[in-house]
Amino acid sequence: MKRVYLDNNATTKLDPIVKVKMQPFFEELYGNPNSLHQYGIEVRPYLNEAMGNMYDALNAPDADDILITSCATESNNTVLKGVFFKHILKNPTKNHIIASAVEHPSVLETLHFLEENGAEITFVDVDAYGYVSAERIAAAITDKTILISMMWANNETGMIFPVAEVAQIAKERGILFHTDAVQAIGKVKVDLTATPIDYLTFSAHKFHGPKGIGGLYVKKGSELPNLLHGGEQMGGKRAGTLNVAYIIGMGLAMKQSVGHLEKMNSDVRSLRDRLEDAISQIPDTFVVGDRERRTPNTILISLRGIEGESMLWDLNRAGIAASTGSACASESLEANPVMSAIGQDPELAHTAIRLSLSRFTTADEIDYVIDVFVKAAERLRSISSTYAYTNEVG
Ligand SMILES: Cc1ncc(COP(=O)(O)O)c(CN[C@@H](CS)C(=O)O)c1O
Repeated sequence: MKRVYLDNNATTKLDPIVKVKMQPFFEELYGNPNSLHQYGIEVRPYLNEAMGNMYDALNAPDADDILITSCATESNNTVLKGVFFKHILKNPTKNHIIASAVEHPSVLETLHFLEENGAEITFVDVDAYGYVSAERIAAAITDKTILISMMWANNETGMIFPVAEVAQIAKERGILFHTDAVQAIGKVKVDLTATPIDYLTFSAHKFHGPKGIGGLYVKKGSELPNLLHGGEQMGGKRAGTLNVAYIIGMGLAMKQSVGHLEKMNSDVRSLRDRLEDAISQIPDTFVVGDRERRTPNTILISLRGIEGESMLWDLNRAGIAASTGSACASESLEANPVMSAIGQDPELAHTAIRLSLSRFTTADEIDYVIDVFVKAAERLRSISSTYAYTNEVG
């Protein structure tokens, strides 16, 4: 049985080149970079190289900060709770935060927590394509708005949001702007010199780096209080001994992924389109969002009459890994939240399947998935007690 991994929006495999680069830091180069002796000093040049890789990949000005965190969840919490402590607690007249209604739970749940503690939050709905327009975000601005938080690309649909426009609106209105770029880096061009972003969050395991390491870009002048206090690491802006091997892995992985942007938007996109064209031929299917505004690797498709979990089980038995939506919500048998947010009827919202490719996906794998997916749909509909082909129903 083949094994085909099509859940790259959940996590990706470690780039083999990155694994080789990380190896020595699990062996002889184990010093603490904050130590003053040779064991600590000898790892610093490698850390500087890794940080340089990230500044270059994001075209981030040297004057700005990139803080290392444990994951994007920590980075998102750092931004939202930092704005609350620095601005909202001190000036309740500026206590309003705007976010899209389809942010990742690490944003949504943090905002709900801040709401319980006095912040005013506006969650802006998406349209039927799963897209949130700059106009809708701008319409939510009041004289109390202190922060706009809008992801660069959605993890379930792949829809790419209007970051450049919203960043410009925020700058003109004197409002801080945060974007969760976890699903954007390595898929779309991210340029922190061209776009006036105050805070940008990312996670290495989304672009073929190790799990358990992430980052937070902070524009000079937009500094926030620490989420974690303690030692002098990261200039005292994020305490905790640096995970040297993982930082080096994240730096190289980001350089590699941004270096493969062209391949992601040509070869990988072609494979995604081939898969999408084939499975869209199945009757009564619905793909969320238009391709031109989606990340090149993602498909969110609903098949009327087929529970998402049932389809996943059939795919899994054939060695194919996919998801019904974000991994952090996969245990829940609730309707896919994004499908609900775009106004899909509840019955359809339970049938969503997310397929997300990577630069390591091959044409043979896609041909195999097409064959299995079509046969699974036929099998599951043939045993469905509620489904009849709509074109057969008079
Ligand atoms: C847009 C976005 N923002 C934050 C995160 C969290 O990343 P962590 O490094 O796990 O903390 C994720 C991770 N989304 C995975 C797991 S829930 C998915 O299956 O969609 C994300 O997609």
